[in-house]
Amino acid sequence: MNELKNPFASEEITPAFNDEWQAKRRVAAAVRLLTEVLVTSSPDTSKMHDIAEQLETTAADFAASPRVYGRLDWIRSGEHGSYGQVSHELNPLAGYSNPLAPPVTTRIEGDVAYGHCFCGWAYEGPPGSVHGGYVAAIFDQFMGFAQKLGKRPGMTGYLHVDYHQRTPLTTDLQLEARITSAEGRKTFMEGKMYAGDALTASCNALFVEPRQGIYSLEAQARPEEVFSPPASDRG
Ligand SMILES: CCCCCCCCCCCCCC(=O)SCCNC(=O)CCNC(=O)[C@H](O)C(C)(C)COP(=O)(O)OP(=O)(O)OC[C@H]1O[C@@H](n2cnc3c(N)ncnc32)[C@H](O)[C@@H]1OP(=O)(O)O
Repeated sequence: MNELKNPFASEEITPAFNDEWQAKRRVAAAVRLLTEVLVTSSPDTSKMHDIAEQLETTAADFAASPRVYGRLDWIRSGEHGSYGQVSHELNPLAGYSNPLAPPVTTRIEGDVAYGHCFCGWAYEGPPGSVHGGYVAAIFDQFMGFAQKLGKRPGMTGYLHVDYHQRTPLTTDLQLEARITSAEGRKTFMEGKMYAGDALTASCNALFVEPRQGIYSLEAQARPEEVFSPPASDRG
């Protein structure tokens, strides 16, 4: 898959496509830091109201700039990079410019995909542990990218997660995935998550290539273009 066409989100950290994304990565890092501080600090109440006011002003200022909704709109102008490059920035698990993303990074070596991820206190489920829903989300992202190991990338059909022991917060989590078999449009994979030597979770996943191939999702994501009647037929 050529890099510009690659629809998946992330190799190891690569430079931002341009200065705009570089600046957005910096904003995202500041918002991640803010989130971590928010869930781990206890300033007095009036200070928190002051902080909220400052942040509301900042958000309103940001929102006054041109808005772009969705990756397909980001790529339409041709100025913000390809689908893969925009995903690399905005993916909710792996995007460096999306503060929701821990982020999960991935690399391919031979027939194995490796990745890692670090979850701070905002991801706490059971005490001191990563919330199980985030463990599953991290796997979905990582396994989705690891499909690069195969020939027919698709959508997650199922993702079965086994939680062997708690997944610790503030720890470098190592990920590993392999294809176990492939049949027509179906790719079966297994994945593992480690904290040091401890296997905290593992998963089995099925990815199914859409009948018209993965790029057919682009047309499905633009219902207004597929279903809108021509202007002359309206009203
Ligand atoms: C600009 C370019 C855009 C590029 C976009 C890049 C996006 C990157 C995406 C990255 C993703 C990142 C990760 C994400 O976040 S992906 C997001 C989460 N996943 C989804 O939203 C997927 C929603 N589901 C679907 O779209 C469809 O159901 C799919 C496509 C999965 C299958 O619908 P399709 O109509 O094709 O299915 P079929 O009925 O012809 O079945 C075909 C075969 O598959 C077998 N089967 C199916 N389901 C299951 C199941 N649950 N258990 C066991 N088996 C199952 C079925 O038995 C049959 O087998 P066989 O009888 O042939 O042996």
